[in-house]
Amino acid sequence: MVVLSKLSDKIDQLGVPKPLIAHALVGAAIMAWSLKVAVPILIKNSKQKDEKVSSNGILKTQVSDEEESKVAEAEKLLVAQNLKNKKAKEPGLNKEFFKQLKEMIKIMIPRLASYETGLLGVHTLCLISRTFLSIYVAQLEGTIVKYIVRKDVKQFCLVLLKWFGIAIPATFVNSMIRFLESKLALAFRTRLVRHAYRLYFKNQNYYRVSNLDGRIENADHRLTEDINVFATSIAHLYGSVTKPCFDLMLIGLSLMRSSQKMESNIFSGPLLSGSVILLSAHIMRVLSPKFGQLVSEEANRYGYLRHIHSRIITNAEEIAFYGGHKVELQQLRQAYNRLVKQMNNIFTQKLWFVMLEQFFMKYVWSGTGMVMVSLPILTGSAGSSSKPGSSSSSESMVSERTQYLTTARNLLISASDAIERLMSSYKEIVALAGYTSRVAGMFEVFEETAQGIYSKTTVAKSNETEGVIEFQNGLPVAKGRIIYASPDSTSISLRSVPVVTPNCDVVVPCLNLEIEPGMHLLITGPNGCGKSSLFRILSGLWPIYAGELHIPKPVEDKPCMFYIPQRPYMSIGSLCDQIIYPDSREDMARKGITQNELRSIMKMVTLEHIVERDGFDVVRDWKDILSGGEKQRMAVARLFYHKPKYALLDECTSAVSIDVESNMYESAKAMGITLLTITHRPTLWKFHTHILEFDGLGAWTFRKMEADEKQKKYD
Ligand SMILES: Nc1ncnc2c1ncn2[C@@H]1O[C@H](COP(=O)(O)OP(=O)(O)OP(=O)(O)O)[C@@H](O)[C@H]1O
Repeated sequence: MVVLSKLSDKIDQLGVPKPLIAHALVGAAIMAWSLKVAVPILIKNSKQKDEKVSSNGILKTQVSDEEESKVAEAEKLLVAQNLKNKKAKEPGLNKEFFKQLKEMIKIMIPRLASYETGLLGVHTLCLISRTFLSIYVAQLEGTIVKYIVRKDVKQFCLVLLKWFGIAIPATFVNSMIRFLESKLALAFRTRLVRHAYRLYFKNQNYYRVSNLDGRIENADHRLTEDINVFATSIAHLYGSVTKPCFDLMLIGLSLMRSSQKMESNIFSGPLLSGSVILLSAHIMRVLSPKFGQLVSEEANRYGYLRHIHSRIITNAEEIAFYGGHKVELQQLRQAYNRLVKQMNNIFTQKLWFVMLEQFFMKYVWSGTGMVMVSLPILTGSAGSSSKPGSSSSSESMVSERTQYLTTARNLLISASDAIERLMSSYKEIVALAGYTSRVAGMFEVFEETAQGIYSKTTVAKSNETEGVIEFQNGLPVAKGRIIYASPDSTSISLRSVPVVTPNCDVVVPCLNLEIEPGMHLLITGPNGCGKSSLFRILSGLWPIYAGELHIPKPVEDKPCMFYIPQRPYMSIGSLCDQIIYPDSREDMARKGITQNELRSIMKMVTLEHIVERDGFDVVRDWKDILSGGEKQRMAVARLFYHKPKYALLDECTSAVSIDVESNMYESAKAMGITLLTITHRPTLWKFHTHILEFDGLGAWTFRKMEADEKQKKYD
């Protein structure tokens, strides 16, 4: 301010008239706006010209466009918004938003008598008290000015003391409002997170969402960032909508009372300001950019960037071995550049919208406020009937008017502040629509995938799927059934079950199998013929589109099937936690398994040296500490711990030396575990009694293995 006033003095000294400067400023603003409109058009035109003139230029533009579209395509694949049969819903202030918000509120406030309602109640109380305090402070300031005009020192000091006194509760209430807002946001977030986690782990949804459905690109981002932003924004919005509403209501009443005191028409002011505000709000609403869509798109791009980062972290070793940093860096850069582009787009749109907003709020409304405040004095009859010449009464009238003006001015400042906050809340609501759509959309997808309803972009009806999969409304229907037989029945049977991938590619049109305990089955065939897919179907991960799958009902503490992949998963925890996974220590204690038994299991898989080295209870990053072969042996140790009826072994010993592998197979058979093995190693043939051979074209044979055949393969 000091600098500005000095500058103003300097201008006065130079003799430049101030109106001229004001005109120059307005001219500069208009020029800036014209540039904003004209420059993009000029750039576009010049780009088109460049493309025509320079062949080099054409190449560059095409290449960057291609790269851009490649990233956009990857993003789209990830986001998979443009589903074939489901029109993507654009987030915005529409019926869908209110429906979704209602659902979310039901999750955040499940009961009328809940912790969240209590918080909301106290928060509302604080907001109302803050409004009353603001009005009281405005009135006190009016009274202070009145006593200054009257030169009444005693009263002035008394009111000033009151003014200081009110500062203590006022500042406490302010701080309390912020505190309660944060508590509310956290409470909402906790409810949403609990609900989301419950859904995410329902019916193997964490697998289904990313493998069988294409609507949610990166669930981790939605489960963490989006829920957090949504909860924070809705808690903030509650305060930033209700407080200005209370402010406006109570300030309006207070202003009407003051006008009444001045004996003027109490309706003209509110009517005038109401119409100006409504009209300007309508203009701003019409001209407002679609912030909901913009924010949602920004979140998508941000999510994609995070997805690439997490891919690099997960596959760091492979990328380092390949020396693939150039490709990864380029992908990261492209993803970041697309995010920046979207953010810049939002900033630019905001620049012009904020300018328009400020014009209405700072100038049009202030002008209306001035008219509104002056109306009761200019048109009111208070004081006009006082006798001429009576100096004491005219002095008192002047001080009354000054008090009215000061109070009204303060109240108007608060009111305009309230309207400004309401207006900016509109933008927040539109942005909230974007977050609501992402969080509610995630819940919707979770609910559907848990029921086996999937949507993938690549799903299509074709000649190949004809007669194998049934389609309804363009979506495949999983008509097959999983039948859990009584625990006494120990066989697994597949009756006319097709092996179909989540993309609806039919790998094997019809498979019939009857596996009894002790029937050790070897599964072979070329790459991609559906061997692992069969395991996915047996484990219930992939939907069954036809036929029936009969499996024994799982009995508590003894799983029917136990799957071991080529790259076993190492959980967070100690060595003991790795062996007993997915059991917990409590489960282990309940089953009565001791550390000595774990030690002998480790001996069976020749990993006793790890027990000697690290003990059972030290928490380590086992994924990095153990070698490939050690991890596979650890997975077999898990199998020995759980002792299931059937073991689904998917090349799970490919990195284990042949002698250790043979010992492990012998031990498994001795434990009474029936083996279903996918392998390319001939050394394993001798441990099996039956063979299932896929030809890679959809056909298969299932037969008993001849004794000489086992030997022949071994040779
Ligand atoms: N999640 C998935 N989504 C779509 N298609 C898949 C998915 N997983 C596998 N497929 C496809 O299903 C087919 C069978 O795959 P599967 O993993 O069963 O092969 P496999 O016989 O085990 O091969 P390999 O010997 O190489 O392990 C392949 O064409 C593969 O591309």
